[in-house]
Amino acid sequence: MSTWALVPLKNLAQAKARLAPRANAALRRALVLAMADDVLAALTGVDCIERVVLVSNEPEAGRLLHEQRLDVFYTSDHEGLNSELEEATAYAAAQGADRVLIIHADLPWLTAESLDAFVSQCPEETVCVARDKIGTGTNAVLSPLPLPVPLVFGQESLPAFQANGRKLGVDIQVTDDPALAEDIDHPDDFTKLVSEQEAGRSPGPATAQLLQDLENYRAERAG
Ligand SMILES: Nc1nc2c(ncn2[C@@H]2O[C@H](COP(=O)(O)OP(=O)(O)OP(=O)(O)O)[C@@H](O)[C@H]2O)c(=O)[nH]1
Ligand SMILES: O=C(O)[C@H](O)COP(=O)(O)O
Repeated sequence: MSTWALVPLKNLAQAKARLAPRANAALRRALVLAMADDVLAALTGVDCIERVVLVSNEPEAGRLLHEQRLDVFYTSDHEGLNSELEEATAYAAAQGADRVLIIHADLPWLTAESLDAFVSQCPEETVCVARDKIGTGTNAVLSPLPLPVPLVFGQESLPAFQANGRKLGVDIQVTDDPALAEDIDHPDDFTKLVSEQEAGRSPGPATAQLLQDLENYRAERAG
């Protein structure tokens, strides 16, 4: 079975707007890139994933993120997350993929091991989703192609996926794993990320390095 990973990445000028009270535009941009780097590195460490594709209308996506097995599927502005991902999924199917793993780029604690576990516990013909930390969001969808249920990322996406599954007679298996659940959306999430690192629970290397640089910079200014 040929499984492709699709990672949506919002335009950098707009990404992580909800973090604005806690992080300025430069920090938000650096954080988005660092977390994406870590997610891509984890994905490229999973043997059963044949290709990793960033799905983005960010013109600089390809230049900013250089992973060996990384491709970029450029989308146009203002399409929206779900339709960009549906397009990328159709492209993957046309290129021979049998299954896609759609996974968000804001999961700094993601590891190749957690991804391996998520993929291996999912029967090939089943749709498996990873629940977010709040409980009603969806951070990853692993699905055979063509997609048996439409993509409904956004507010309250997990119940929406489940309702569509029931309507269409498609079984949807839900996974709870902190590495897949802990996304960074709100100012408190960022505060927690910083304190977890201080407590020795480091996120992926690119995010950890960014937090270290930030701490050094702040210490220099204070001192
Ligand atoms: N390609 C694409 N990716 C998106 C879009 N919106 C969100 N994403 C990505 O989808 C994932 C989850 O996004 P969110 O948690 O909503 O992140 P965000 O939109 O940057 O956050 P806010 O601006 O604070 O709402 C992340 O990987 C984002 O980069 C979009 O319109 N297009
Ligand atoms: O489907 C989802 O849960 C959203 O695409 C992402 O939700 P978030 O904004 O909570 O990350």
